[in-house]
Amino acid sequence: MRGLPGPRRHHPLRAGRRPLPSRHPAGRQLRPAVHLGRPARHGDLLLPLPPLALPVRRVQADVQPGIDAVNDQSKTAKKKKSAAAPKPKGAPAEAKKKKSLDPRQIVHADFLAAAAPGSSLPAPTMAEIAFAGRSNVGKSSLINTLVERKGLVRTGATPGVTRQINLFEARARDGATFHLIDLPGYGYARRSKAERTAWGDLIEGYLRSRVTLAALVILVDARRGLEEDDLELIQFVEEARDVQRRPVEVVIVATKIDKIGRSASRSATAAMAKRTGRKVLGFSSVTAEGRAELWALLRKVTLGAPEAAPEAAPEAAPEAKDVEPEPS
Ligand SMILES: Nc1nc2c(ncn2[C@@H]2O[C@H](COP(=O)(O)OP(=O)(O)OP(=O)(O)O)[C@@H](O)[C@H]2O)c(=O)[nH]1
Ligand SMILES: [Mg+2]
Repeated sequence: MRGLPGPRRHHPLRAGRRPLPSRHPAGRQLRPAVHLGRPARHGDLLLPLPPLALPVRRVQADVQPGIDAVNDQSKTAKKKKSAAAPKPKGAPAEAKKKKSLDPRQIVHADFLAAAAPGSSLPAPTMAEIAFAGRSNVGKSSLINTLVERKGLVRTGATPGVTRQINLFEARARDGATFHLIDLPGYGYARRSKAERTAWGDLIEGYLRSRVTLAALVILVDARRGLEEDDLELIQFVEEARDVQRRPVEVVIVATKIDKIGRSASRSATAAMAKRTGRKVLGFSSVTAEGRAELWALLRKVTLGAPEAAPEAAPEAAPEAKDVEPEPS
């Protein structure tokens, strides 16, 4: 390989030594007269040194990376190294381990059955928790968050996604098993009157007579607050339930609290609690805030046993896949 052209500058560490002769880019040695130790004679190459600054910089830039390039390279190498290096084991691993040992962790969740108007659900076999509320309030998303499965229940940005009564099963690590019932939403004006009547009858029939219904969670958008439909539903469950049936625990949940500030969410839940005389829980399917508290309450009302104090295991937040419109 041809030697690199360029000036060999007189280095302070080589003081006293004769500087090495420079090479012309073309390969011919330059022997400036000052290094010959005698007066210049005919034939000596006395050409002035070519302006090396520009070519040298160019050549050096081609072959030797400049300091910035070196720094960039070492940064990239460090990045690659840190990406390849195993993540430090510490708090997250501990939290994961703790969570995997949590007896309340959902180890199994599946779709079981559906009932549209004119059909019915399978015969009841165990305690059921139903979720009701206006269309688009976040019922299906809440079920996904509760069971920590992103796509178990279909959700959508437009109202009217759930069009039948869907029955899901969820089993916790400690063996406690629940049936979760996703109900179609109400208050969706774009349905025909006949459709609304049919769905109303279906939901009312379910709420009135399902023997195993233990709890009804009524979801209310924290930004909208309680509306006439919600209050009617609460009244319906309190009054219309057959006296021979198991009493239903009504739980009110204010949804989408991630969309409003903490203090706005607190005053929204307080206003709902005052109006209904019931405890109201805040919930977000985006951040999973309120999940542990809601599960604890639902387990308590369905299993009848007091819930152990929840461990501080971090919640996995499922992504809200759909872009949701502002409430109309
Ligand atoms: N920011 C935010 N968006 C949410 C939350 N919960 C649900 N959404 C969004 O709200 C929209 C409606 O959610 P769904 O769970 O399908 O609502 P639904 O009550 O089941 O609706 P219907 O089946 O039509 O009655 C979707 O775009 C969700 O991503 C939440 O807690 N926070
Ligand atoms: Mg739904």
